[in-house]
Amino acid sequence: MSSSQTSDSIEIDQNHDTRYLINNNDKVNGGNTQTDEAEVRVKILKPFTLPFMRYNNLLRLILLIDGITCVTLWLAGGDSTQLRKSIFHFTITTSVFDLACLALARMILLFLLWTRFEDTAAIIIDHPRGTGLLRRKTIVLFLSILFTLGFMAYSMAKLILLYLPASKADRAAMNSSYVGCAIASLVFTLIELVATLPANTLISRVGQYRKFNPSKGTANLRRVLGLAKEEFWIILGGVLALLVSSGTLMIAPYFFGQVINNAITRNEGLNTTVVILLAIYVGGSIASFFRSWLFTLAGERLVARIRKMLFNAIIVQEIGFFDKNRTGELTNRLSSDTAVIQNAVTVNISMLLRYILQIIGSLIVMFILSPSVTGVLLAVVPIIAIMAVLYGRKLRDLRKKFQDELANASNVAEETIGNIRTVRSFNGEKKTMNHYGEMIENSYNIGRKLALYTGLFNGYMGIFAQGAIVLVLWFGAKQVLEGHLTAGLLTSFMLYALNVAMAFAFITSLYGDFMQAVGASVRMFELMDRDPELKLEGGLKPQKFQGVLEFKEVSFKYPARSDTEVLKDINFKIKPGEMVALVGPSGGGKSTTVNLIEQFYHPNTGSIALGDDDLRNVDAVWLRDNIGLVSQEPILFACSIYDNIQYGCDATRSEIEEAAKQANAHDFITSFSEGYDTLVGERGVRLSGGQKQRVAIARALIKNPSLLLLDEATSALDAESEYLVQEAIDRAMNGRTVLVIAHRLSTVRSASKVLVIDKGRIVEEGTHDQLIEQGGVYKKLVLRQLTAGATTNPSENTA
Ligand SMILES: Nc1ncnc2c1ncn2[C@@H]1O[C@H](COP(=O)(O)OP(=O)(O)OP(=O)(O)O)[C@@H](O)[C@H]1O
Repeated sequence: MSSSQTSDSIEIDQNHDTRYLINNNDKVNGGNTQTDEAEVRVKILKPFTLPFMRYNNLLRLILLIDGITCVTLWLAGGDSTQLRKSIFHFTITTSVFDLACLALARMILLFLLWTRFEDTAAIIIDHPRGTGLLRRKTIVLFLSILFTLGFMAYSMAKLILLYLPASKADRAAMNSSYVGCAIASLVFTLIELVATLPANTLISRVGQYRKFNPSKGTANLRRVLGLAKEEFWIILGGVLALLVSSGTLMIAPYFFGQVINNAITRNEGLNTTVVILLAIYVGGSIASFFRSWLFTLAGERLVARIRKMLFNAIIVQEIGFFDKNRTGELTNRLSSDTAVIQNAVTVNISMLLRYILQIIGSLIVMFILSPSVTGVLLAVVPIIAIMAVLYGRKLRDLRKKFQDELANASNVAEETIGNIRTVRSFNGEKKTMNHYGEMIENSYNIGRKLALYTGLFNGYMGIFAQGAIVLVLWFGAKQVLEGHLTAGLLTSFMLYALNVAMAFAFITSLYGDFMQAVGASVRMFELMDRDPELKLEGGLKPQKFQGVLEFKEVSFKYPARSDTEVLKDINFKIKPGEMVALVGPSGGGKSTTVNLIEQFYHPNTGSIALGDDDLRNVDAVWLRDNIGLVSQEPILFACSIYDNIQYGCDATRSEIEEAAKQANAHDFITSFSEGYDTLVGERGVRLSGGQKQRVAIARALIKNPSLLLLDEATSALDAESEYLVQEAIDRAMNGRTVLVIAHRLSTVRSASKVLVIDKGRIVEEGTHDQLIEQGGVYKKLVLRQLTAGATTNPSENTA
């Protein structure tokens, strides 16, 4: 695991499920018991941030200085010829090339071991009883000490070898920087050994200085890349094409230099060299076509797949989840976050590989052409690299904030445009313009900072990269003057140097993109990994929907408002074929009762039974197949009337028409020129209220439900529509078990039982006549309706 990943996320035991729940935040904010239980079920990867100033980073700094010092001392040991000799005619007593290589190996190896050590120490804090963690920590520490001791022993032996066998004359001839390299190697390994010994105490203190950062989850680059497994072969094809195109980039400058050399020396081979150069460029372009095509293709496939996966993961979440998360935010995850990831996993990877190959290949060729000039160029790399890493982190944080602000703004836009009629009727345009403007202003402010940092970084990179090029040019020109290099070779060298510089610049910008992708994937994986608290499928599927539906001591709080009990100790029964009416003041809990029967939520205490079965144990899909729901303000989908009715279940045209006839909808549908194929517009805006309701009734009836849940319309319809809707409802209720949230006196009168719900409790229960006789809340409701002279809506009158 890389250091950046370490600070992003601390991974738990690899053998276990390491999923991070989106409702982890609930716990931090004092969540409810359901959430806590869910958290116990799933091992949570806690997101923490470690401070920059910590022991492990001090160790890393020592390693960096060690590597740079040893390599520089080796490079400083002579001119190009000597350096080449020290590599290609290596003898252990006269060359320190081995020490330079070992310093680099040490840098990488100890870096990885210490990082692993810190990770394990952090995991132990969260999982003190985690199996094998202590052993892992001890092994890693032991290996660190062992390797450091090995490096130290080698450095000491090397120092002795450099000194002992050499004669006085040899010793005098040997460059003092070689001895310096051996001494530096010994001193640094000693420092590293001393620093490793207290590591157990000092690194293990991560728990004291880490900070909880709820916005960080389990995503890391490895997991993001893992998404592209299915595109492996396409990506492999792309990589092969990439190797070819990068190879041509690598050899082209050499032939470029040869052309110049041939021109200067008036060599006959000029034409042949030019043809070779042309062939290289053409070959490179063809390979580039395949590279670009295959990587883009892989990206498109991947994004299509993850969008489907993500949508599937979102759509099966329980209703409580949608109460807590805004639509705009979720759709943003589907569109923009997945696009960011698509780029990172394919195009960015291709570019990263390309530039890495470009850098490595160019450096190797440069090294062969002139090791000393290459050394001069490399001296600048650490300065650029450190700055690039710092910049990358800043950029990642800023981009994440930027995305969040943008998501907020899209939320406002979506809400406003979706409800434009309400906005218009309240003259809310100015208000929403200002509101949206403010949101965009917030994102702009972060964008401004982004622009400044990008500018500063580019300036900084420009100064150092171009400075390095000038330095190399100066050094190379001197070599040409001294006769160590030809002008053609220097030209090739400079082209390679430009290749390296360009590739470096691109890689640093890619780093920011990767970090942005990791940020986006955190949110995406949170959704993908989330286990719905209420399973969509699974459970009992009784042969028939039969038996008494009974609420037993049911109490309920909405997950989004867990401090308010909406239903309290509700008890009632609905027998098969019975029609029960729910009445009561607005906000009393009538719709909530219906929501619980639909299994949108589970009761917090008590239970709902169907016959002998607890609804919790019944397959929710089977249950909803047997229930028809007509809500107060029915929502239709933006498709044809035919498709809207068929949404209830697959049915033939004649069945659909039959359902429409029963719902009193057939006549108005056939009066449209396009009949059943008439498009209803978003949420059914192109139909009147009464028409929408009748289509919704047909949609419910097509299922031939055993239980009908009806929420009577409170919105006033004209007398004709009212009559048609009511007649449809009365027909739909015939011969079925019905629970109706009643707003009309005639419905209540015909009910076998009336339940009066007020402030979450059933305050009265009985037939209309019995309740009138009791003279309680129900009588007041009815009287108010009568005195108001209304015929439709007792709940509105009592609100
Ligand atoms: N999704 C939700 N999240 C949080 N609280 C909710 C949610 N839905 C409803 N409530 C709250 O639950 C209480 C009961 O609401 P419910 O919709 O059941 O009332 P109702 O009796 O059907 O009212 P009305 O006749 O006005 O439709 C109200 O206080 C309401 O604010």
